[in-house]
Amino acid sequence: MKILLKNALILKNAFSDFVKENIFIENGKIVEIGKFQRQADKVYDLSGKLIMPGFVNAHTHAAMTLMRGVAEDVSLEEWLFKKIFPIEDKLTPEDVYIGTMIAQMEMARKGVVAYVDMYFHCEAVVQAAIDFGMKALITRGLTDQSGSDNGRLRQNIEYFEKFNGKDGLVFIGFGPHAPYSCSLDYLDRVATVANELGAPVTIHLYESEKETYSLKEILKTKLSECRVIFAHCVHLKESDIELLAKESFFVAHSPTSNLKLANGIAPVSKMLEKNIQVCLGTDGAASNNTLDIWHEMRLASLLQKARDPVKICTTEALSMATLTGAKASGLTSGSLDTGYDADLIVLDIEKPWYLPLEQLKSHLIHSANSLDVYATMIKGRWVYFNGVFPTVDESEIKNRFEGVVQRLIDIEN
Ligand SMILES: N[C@@H](CCSC[C@H]1O[C@@H](n2cnc3c(=O)[nH]cnc32)[C@H](O)[C@@H]1O)C(=O)O
Ligand SMILES: [Zn+2]
Repeated sequence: MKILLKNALILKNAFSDFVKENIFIENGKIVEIGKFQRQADKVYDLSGKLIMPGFVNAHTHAAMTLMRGVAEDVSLEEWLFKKIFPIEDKLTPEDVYIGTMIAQMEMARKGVVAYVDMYFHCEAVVQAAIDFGMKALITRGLTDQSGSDNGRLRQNIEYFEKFNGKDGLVFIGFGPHAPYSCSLDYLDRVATVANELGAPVTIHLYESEKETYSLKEILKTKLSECRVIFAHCVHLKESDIELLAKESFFVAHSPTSNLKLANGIAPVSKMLEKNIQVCLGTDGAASNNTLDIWHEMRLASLLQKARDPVKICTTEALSMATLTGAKASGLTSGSLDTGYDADLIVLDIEKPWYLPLEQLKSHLIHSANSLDVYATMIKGRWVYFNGVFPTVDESEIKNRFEGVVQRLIDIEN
């Protein structure tokens, strides 16, 4: 399949200038960007639009759309242990599938092309990603809090063996939940396996003030030898920040969730000063409550600007949402270039809030609206196009989703 996208402005990556060129895509990959004439099976005239790399949501629990809005105005502990875990105990693989599907529809609608997930019933998450056509690094949440991990690590390994690399969309990593829910021995075991398999790891770290373990001790485990995405990192000491400055380490910053659960503001400016690779995540829809990287990008920037107008600048914010997320997840390039997968979004910039066009890059952070996303393409396939989700039956999924939610409410009563 040969696709020609023409007459749009193009932003190849966070650091580049806007150019008015064409993009030629063949078999899911970008073949050429430039001023050329070529024959294609499908030609799209995208005048008045901007094409840019799609976003990576580097930390989420996709199926938690099922619990959007169910636990408001509470602290992290009450939210997680009292409200969320009891509901999660009742979730079937089918529920996780449908919750993940709704999450992917929201993410695609708002310009996300790839996400990093930590959840359970991962076979259902895999199936949802494949059916929808979205890239995902899927990890099984792991804990040995009850004294045993009840086969969770074994399951995670099975997911890896069965699904890693599937359709070039799905990759499997390991998801030790947090240092407070995993013993050091267990963390070491998980990291040893991940390291042997060459799989990335993601873990919640220093989300709330109450988390007082030692990062130094944690990094004495094999975790130090893995590619790791540390979610949150709100309560880092100066000395911890240094420890995270490493080629294979990434921080997934989730400012909305951190504010909403009263956890505070992560020291992102300090992290960036130390060259820590910071990307963005929404966390789950039960603590955000949207899966909107535009929103995280703007909030991340504004929260640091409260103290220092220089941070987080436009280019930094954009690269956190694209290039760094891509590097962290290993899923996509975060950049539009020859030879890369066509993972891109089309933004309708014919709105008053994109004027003056001369300053368009800053509007992408501080003035854009996620619903201005006109289309989202993953590996050369439209997963959202002008109001339609071409890969799925939208109303069937919505109906099934509401059915699951109703069943959960009925069990409750
Ligand atoms: N509880 C599961 C494994 C954990 S999956 C990942 C978990 O992370 C939880 N989670 C979501 N957001 C957060 C957060 O912000 N902090 C800590 N945990 C979270 C989510 O509810 C989910 O239970 C089991 O029994 O096998
Ligand atoms: Zn989380």
